[in-house]
Amino acid sequence: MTVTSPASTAAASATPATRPPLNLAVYLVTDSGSMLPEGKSVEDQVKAALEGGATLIQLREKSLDTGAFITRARALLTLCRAYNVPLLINDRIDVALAVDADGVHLGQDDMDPKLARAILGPNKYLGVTVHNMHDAERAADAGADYLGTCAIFDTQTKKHKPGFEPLGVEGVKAMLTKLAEHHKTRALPVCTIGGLHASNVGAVLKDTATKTKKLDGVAVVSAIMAQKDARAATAQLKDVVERELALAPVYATREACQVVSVAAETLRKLREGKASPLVHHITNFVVMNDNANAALAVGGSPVMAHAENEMEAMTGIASSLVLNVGTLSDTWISAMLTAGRVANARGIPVVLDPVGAGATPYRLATCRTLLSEIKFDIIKGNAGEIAALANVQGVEQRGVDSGEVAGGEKASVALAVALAKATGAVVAMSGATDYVARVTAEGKTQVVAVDNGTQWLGKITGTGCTTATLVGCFAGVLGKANAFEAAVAGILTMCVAGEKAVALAKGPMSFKVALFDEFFNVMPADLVQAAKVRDRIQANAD
Ligand SMILES: Nc1ncnc2c1ncn2[C@@H]1O[C@H](COP(=O)(O)OP(=O)(O)OP(=O)(O)O)[C@@H](O)[C@H]1O
Ligand SMILES: Cc1ncsc1CCO
Repeated sequence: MTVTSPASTAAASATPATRPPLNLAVYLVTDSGSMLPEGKSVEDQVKAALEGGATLIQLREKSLDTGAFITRARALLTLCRAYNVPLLINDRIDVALAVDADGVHLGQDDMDPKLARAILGPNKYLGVTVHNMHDAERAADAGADYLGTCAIFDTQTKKHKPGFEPLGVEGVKAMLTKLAEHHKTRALPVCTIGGLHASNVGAVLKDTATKTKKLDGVAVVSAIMAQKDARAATAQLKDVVERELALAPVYATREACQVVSVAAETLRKLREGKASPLVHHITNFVVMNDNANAALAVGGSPVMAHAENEMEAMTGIASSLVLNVGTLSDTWISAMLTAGRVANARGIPVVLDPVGAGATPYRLATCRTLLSEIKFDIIKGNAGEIAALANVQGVEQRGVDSGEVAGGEKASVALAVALAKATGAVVAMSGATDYVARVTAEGKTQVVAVDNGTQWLGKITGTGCTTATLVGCFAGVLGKANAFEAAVAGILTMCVAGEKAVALAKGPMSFKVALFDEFFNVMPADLVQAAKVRDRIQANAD
């Protein structure tokens, strides 16, 4: 834990050349009521909080006369300047402007944030308390710098309107999920408030975190203002908050992550027409047209051919082969076996999508036959499908859809690795996090996790099958030797296109249209910028 020391006490309240950084980690909202310990003033408590490491101060006065409010704001600003911590004023823009504070925080009953921004200008911080997505979008449109959720827990400190229910951990988590899904609010920092103290903030930060968005800090009142030793209370709070925020997933740096660079470079070749792999599919009736359009959109050349009589000729000229067991028939199985043998004989990479492998004995037996007769380079499936092929019990398979792997990341990684070991193929296992696993020629296990994607991808059928198509396109350019990179590239393209498409989605069908447009529009730089790829995943899982 670092305790910041005064940067400079000379000319302490002068406006700094650059405004102090906005950091919501330990955000003190003041209270001048009866909670203050005997003999302590608001100024004493704020000074102690700054010494203890508070990262942001909001002066909140509900009954002070304007003159006294301004006097107090001036005093706090002098303190805050000495620690390079911003001072915000609750509600009263006039007071903020009178003392040249760093900004304001508005509740939903305060001034319209757009008007506030117009008065404040672009260089002051604007924070807004939001109860729902409507408030959040309005705040984002107004140019808010951060959002505070309404109260997470009940508190004595603030009287709420009758009927107000605190959000609870699940409510905050749901709000973070929605904020992450909307392009306007995705990047805005968020804190929560209400009944928070050192013994519950760790759990709150952990339990509200979603895959795509987490809280950036906590706002407290009595946890600091009511404490006899406010400095120690703040330091303790900061310790917990920093520890929890540091536990956020660590993504490989863009430069260091070789697989992401390969994905971007290969996409560039496809985009520039320097590669246009012919991807031969034997795939299901549900996705056939979609898969062809997806391959075309990224720059591949799709062909759907199912007759055994033309396998020799068709697979023979393909750059890659995708076999998908989604809507099987005996004649298609024969064609798959022939196509697979041709591909193996000619060194053409082969991708298996074992759709619904665990759903019926017929599918499972077919997948087993294919695996014994054909050497697959990549197997792409959801967890239920991978578990069925790896002979692992306990992952539900409902038709073509999958349940989750019990046991979290460690169990997911173990599952993907088990199938990679058993088959020698690269295993790409889809889900909220996608895992790609392989065993290298030297016998080492390599796993990466891709944390991109959106739940919308689960709301239209066949995105898993379409991921196999994209993987097939990349494998057609990169060849068998780079099957691992091809699998990551296909997944990343699907997930990043999905993230971009969310902004235009009004429902599943508009999402689908936007997704296919994004297959066409997503650029190498988008993959590099958006990639949330963890490449030390094996170590983390052990
Ligand atoms: N909850 C989620 N959050 C983020 N991304 C997701 C989520 N669920 C699925 N995805 C993404 O959707 C894509 C398809 O994965 P999914 O597991 O839904 O495939 P599937 O079950 O084989 O689909 P289908 O059978 O419809 O073809 C993957 O790229 C995955 O990352
Ligand atoms: C819904 C469905 N049924 C067989 S294949 C398929 C497409 C998604 O896997």
